[in-house]
Amino acid sequence: MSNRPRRPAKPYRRPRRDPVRILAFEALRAVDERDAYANLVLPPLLRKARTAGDLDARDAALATELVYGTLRHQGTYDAIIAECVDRPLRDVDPPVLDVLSLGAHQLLGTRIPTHAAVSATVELARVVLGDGRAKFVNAVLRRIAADDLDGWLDRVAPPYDDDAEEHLGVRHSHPRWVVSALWDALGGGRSGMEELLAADNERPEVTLVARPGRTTSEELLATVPDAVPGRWSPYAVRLSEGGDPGTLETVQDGRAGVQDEGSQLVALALAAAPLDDGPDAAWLDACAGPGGKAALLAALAAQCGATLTAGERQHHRARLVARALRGNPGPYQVLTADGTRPPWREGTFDRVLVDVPCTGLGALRRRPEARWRRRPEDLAGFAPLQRGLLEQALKATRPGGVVGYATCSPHPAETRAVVDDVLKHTGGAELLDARPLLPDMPGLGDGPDVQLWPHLHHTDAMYLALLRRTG
Ligand SMILES: C[S@@+](CC[C@H](N)C(=O)[O-])C[C@H]1O[C@@H](n2cnc3c(N)ncnc32)[C@H](O)[C@@H]1O
Repeated sequence: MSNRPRRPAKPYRRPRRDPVRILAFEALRAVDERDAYANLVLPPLLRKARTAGDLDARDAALATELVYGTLRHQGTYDAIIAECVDRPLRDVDPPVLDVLSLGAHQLLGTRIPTHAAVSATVELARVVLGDGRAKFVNAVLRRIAADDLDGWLDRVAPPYDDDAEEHLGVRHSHPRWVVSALWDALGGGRSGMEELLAADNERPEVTLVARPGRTTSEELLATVPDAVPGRWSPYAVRLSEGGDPGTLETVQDGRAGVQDEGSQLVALALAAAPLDDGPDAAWLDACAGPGGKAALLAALAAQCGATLTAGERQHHRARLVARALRGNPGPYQVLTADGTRPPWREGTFDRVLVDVPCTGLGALRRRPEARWRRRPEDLAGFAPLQRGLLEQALKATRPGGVVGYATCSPHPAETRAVVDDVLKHTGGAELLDARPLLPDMPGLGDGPDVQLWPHLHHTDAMYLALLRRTG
């Protein structure tokens, strides 16, 4: 037996509970375990923590940044973490992986000093995973901390010339199939594609719409703190400092709403599209939930004496539409209705919007987790519904009336392919050039349809085709 004196055991220290990191971890778990959306999970968690006095405004901003940043850059961080653990990532427990990703984001994607990022993450691990697994977290984080982001990217992304899509996917944290689809839709070379992928990883501004006849952008600019004019829509106002639009009186009472400028432009273009003769009195939004575009369309319809009918298949979403339309200055009705088997008669409407369910690949800035959740197979799932809804929208339109087919996805399978197919198989319609109905914007392409892009227009990647019914 050695008679070396034994070192006294370190006294046990309770882990430090940091409410910001714990909340960020809980949000990531909810996104992973319950397929929750970060933009729906986070606000109530933050509200509860603030009401309990656990977080101030700065803490809430940090928690938000940690959750969104970690989710956006998940693909890049996974590739780096995979280099630092001794087993395949699928064998790492998901809660451990979430803690590691949160740590990787603090180390590689924020200005938090290295020692603070490591110690805050290890303390989090002690609280939520226990002391044993915290040691593993500590060891992995120290390996990650040995290099900066650029150094890691040079190691984990293949050279661009060897595999351009994989290179961009790892570097900009997009699944390869999404890179490939976005590239097909955008065309062009490397620089435009890099700009688009980088724009998908930026925090989007909050944009308001001043609903016509109820308020004006001038009024919003005068009353909303830190508001600046929109870029394209005369009804848009941007909140330059982010801010919480839910606290604004104009938003609470429905005179204004939160709406990306791309969505505003879709509604404005449809409302301004030239009709062939005939009345302009009956407008339809066939896929209206939750009601953002319907509220703008209804306000525009009221200005020209038209009525908006808003249809939505899911009853609870139809109720959201009714709430969005409450207080509209003109007549409207909201129906729970399946747009593929509609209750309205053929040829009833002069203008029809069909903003179809889609993969949402155009709103990756707002839905950071969507890119990891979506699968290429989802496209085939949406395809018949998208075609069915457009066919029925055309039938619902009178000859000379106009349909706007919109998606919040630039994927060619959800945009041009649907429109081309329906035109080929149903006939009785022609494409209108949508470009003159949008503001003077760069990069609108060759028409006649229009694809907006985050990196060019600072909007979601909304697609719009306008079809006039000819017979
Ligand atoms: C992209 S969202 C519409 C967004 C909406 N235009 C807005 O700006 O707030 C598509 C909507 O279509 C609804 N939907 C799905 N299938 C439908 C169907 N067969 N008939 C009508 N609505 C449907 C979905 O429930 C969803 O609310």
